[in-house]
Amino acid sequence: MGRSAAAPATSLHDVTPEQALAHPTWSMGPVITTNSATLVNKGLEVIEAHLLFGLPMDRIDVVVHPQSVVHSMVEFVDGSTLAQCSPPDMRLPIALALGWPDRLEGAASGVDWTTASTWEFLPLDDEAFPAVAMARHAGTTGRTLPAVMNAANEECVEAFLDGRLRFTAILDTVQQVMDEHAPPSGDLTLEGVLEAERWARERTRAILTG
Ligand SMILES: NC(=O)C1=CN([C@@H]2O[C@H](COP(=O)(O)OP(=O)(O)OC[C@H]3O[C@@H](n4cnc5c(N)ncnc54)[C@H](OP(=O)(O)O)[C@@H]3O)[C@@H](O)[C@H]2O)C=CC1
Ligand SMILES: CC(=O)[C@@H](O)[C@H](O)COP(=O)(O)O
Repeated sequence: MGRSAAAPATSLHDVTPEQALAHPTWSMGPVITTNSATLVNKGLEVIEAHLLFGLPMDRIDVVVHPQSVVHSMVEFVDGSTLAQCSPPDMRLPIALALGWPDRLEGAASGVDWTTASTWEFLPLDDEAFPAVAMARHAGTTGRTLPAVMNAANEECVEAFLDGRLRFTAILDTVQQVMDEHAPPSGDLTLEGVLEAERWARERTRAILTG
């Protein structure tokens, strides 16, 4: 998780696009990098875990780990934990996906266990970074709300990177759009989700242009 995750709330208002795009451990595209800085990326990953593994939201935790070596952990009923670790390098998950069920030799370097290092784990500051709580709400509510959250966020990230929106206003605006959204009744359809997506983008743009 990014460096900004440990920053005090009072400094977030002035975060610039340049600062948000300077992820300390991962080299990624501008949208996901900004989402890492706001923790929207972590929120989306919580929704992914909820849906992919069929886990209730209250059994998925987020911890801040500035070194990005542990990518996920699973705690078993007996209290033991398995962690998936590697230096931050997307070649590893990409190789795993391409080679599955085999592991491709030399896809990436492993952790250097001969060098002393420190791994930190910190609790998430939900007040300074509301994105994970918002995503939990969107994922629990389900229906069109996750699509609305994602679309509003993408519009806000674009505005932030263009210098039209403050860093902290990204999530304030996303929250406003989520609050205003009235999910359609009846069976959920692809057209219903796409319509909610369109509505969220238009509503966000209208808010941003005042
Ligand atoms: N990079 C990483 O380590 C990780 C990335 N991901 C996910 O992988 C995806 C890509 O990330 P990343 O490569 O870093 O992002 P980039 O911004 O570098 O690349 C995104 C690519 O998607 C293209 N694109 C965007 N919208 C459309 C569209 N509507 N139709 C066609 N192409 C489109 C862009 O085209 P153009 O350049 O023309 O705008 C660009 O080439 C994201 O969803 C991200 O969340 C997830 C985990 C890790
Ligand atoms: C590489 C990857 O999967 C990203 O999602 C990465 O985790 C982003 O960094 P953060 O964990 O800081 O959001």
